[in-house]
Amino acid sequence: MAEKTTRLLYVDDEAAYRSIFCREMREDKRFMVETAADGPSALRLLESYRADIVLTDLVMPGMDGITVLQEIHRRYPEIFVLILTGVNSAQEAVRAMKAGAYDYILKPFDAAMLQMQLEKILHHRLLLQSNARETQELNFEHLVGQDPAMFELFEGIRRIAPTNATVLIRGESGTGKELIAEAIHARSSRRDKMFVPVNCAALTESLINSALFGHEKGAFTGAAARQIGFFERATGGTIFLDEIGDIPQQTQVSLLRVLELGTFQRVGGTETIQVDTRIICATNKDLEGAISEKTFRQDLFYRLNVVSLTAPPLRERTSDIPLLVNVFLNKFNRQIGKEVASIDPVALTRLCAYRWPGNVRELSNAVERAVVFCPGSQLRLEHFPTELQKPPAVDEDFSLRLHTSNLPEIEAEVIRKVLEDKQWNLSRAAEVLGIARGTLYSKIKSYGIEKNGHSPSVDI
Ligand SMILES: Nc1ncnc2c1ncn2[C@@H]1O[C@H](COP(=O)(O)OP(=O)(O)OP(=O)(O)O)[C@@H](O)[C@H]1O
Repeated sequence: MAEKTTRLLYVDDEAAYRSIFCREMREDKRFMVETAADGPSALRLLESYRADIVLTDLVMPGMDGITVLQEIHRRYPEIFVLILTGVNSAQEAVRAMKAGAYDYILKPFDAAMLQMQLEKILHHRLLLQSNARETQELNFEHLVGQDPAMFELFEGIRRIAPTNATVLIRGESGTGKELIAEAIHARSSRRDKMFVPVNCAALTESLINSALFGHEKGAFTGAAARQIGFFERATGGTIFLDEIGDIPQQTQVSLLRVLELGTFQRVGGTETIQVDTRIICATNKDLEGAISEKTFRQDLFYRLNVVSLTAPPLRERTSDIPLLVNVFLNKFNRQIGKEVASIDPVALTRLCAYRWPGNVRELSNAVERAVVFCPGSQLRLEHFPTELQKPPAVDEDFSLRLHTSNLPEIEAEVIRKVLEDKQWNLSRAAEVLGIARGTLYSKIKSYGIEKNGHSPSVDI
């Protein structure tokens, strides 16, 4: 994936880890590897060896990993810093994330885990290169996100915004489709004109045509005066038709005409009005299914779907959850007049493992509720809605959580799952996990993992 060699710098006071790292990574020709035994020598080395990615241990004598991270970011903001940490320092790891670490890896690490993290960064860097200045920020207009899926989305918005193309935004409810539409408008030459959002599902069949296209005086009972519709209001600007899958057949025909001819008539009118309004629409429905059921016109679909963007569900970009929690925490502190400073790592872990059917909207509501209920300075699990307080089911979308398993609780879950898969055979489980059998045994003990309610003995 990388176009050139990526320079890594590994900082760890333990020589054994430095040599494992070199052994694992030097085989991979995409990387050049240097190591340092402490923070000050890492910083000195960076003066001549400009690393792309620094992986630093968290707990080190003298300068700790967070100070190394902060110092690197101060001097070289473009360097990605990954933190390596033992299982017992989850709280510190969360602090590192807040200080700007890209992510963190639990020690002992294995080659696959390192590879996965580094590939994520390589992908991220490629996208950054396309517009370094803008994408280094963690938000794009009002959209917050740092996951590669979000960077791809930002890139898509950046590309299509200056065109006049009709855009169809797809994605589950609460994934930010309206924010995407706003971002397209804000990045277009229409930005100084109106952005008019319309929730089509909220308009009754009898009202929708007049709401969109306006009506003439006397067009129907109660139409006492001529009224212009949303399309005319958005002249020169953008209309955002949300829940487009819900518009009635009659409106579909009128909309098709706007798209094909650029004209419409007000309800009860005869005058043909020319429109200069960009159309962006969104749906969380299966439009292809609606087409085969003949409730949505295929010709309209083709016209709307000139360019399509997809908003990824939150469960597929869990690395954005800590970032969004922070953004919402600040927002609701301000709105409610509170001073909640942080979130307990156990609660954050649970938030990262939850499936978020209502996506970012649900997360925002959950944080708002937690800020309201929080009496102190730290959000805890009990301040969140009850569905978040239940431990996540082990098998449900296990692979997804495995992908985002950085915190101890998820590590324990991974271990439990592998043990079950291997019928609690410690040697085989340790092999799969890529750790020594003794390490696995001590992790089982420290996490209190039990087989049928009993701690496993060494010879299971
Ligand atoms: N990436 C994001 N960053 C920050 N806030 C977000 C993001 N995505 C969504 N939100 C917030 O979540 C809420 C829901 O977003 P929005 O209304 O854009 O979603 P939607 O996909 O249009 O939902 P629906 O399909 O239900 O209309 C809003 O409060 C929005 O500000």
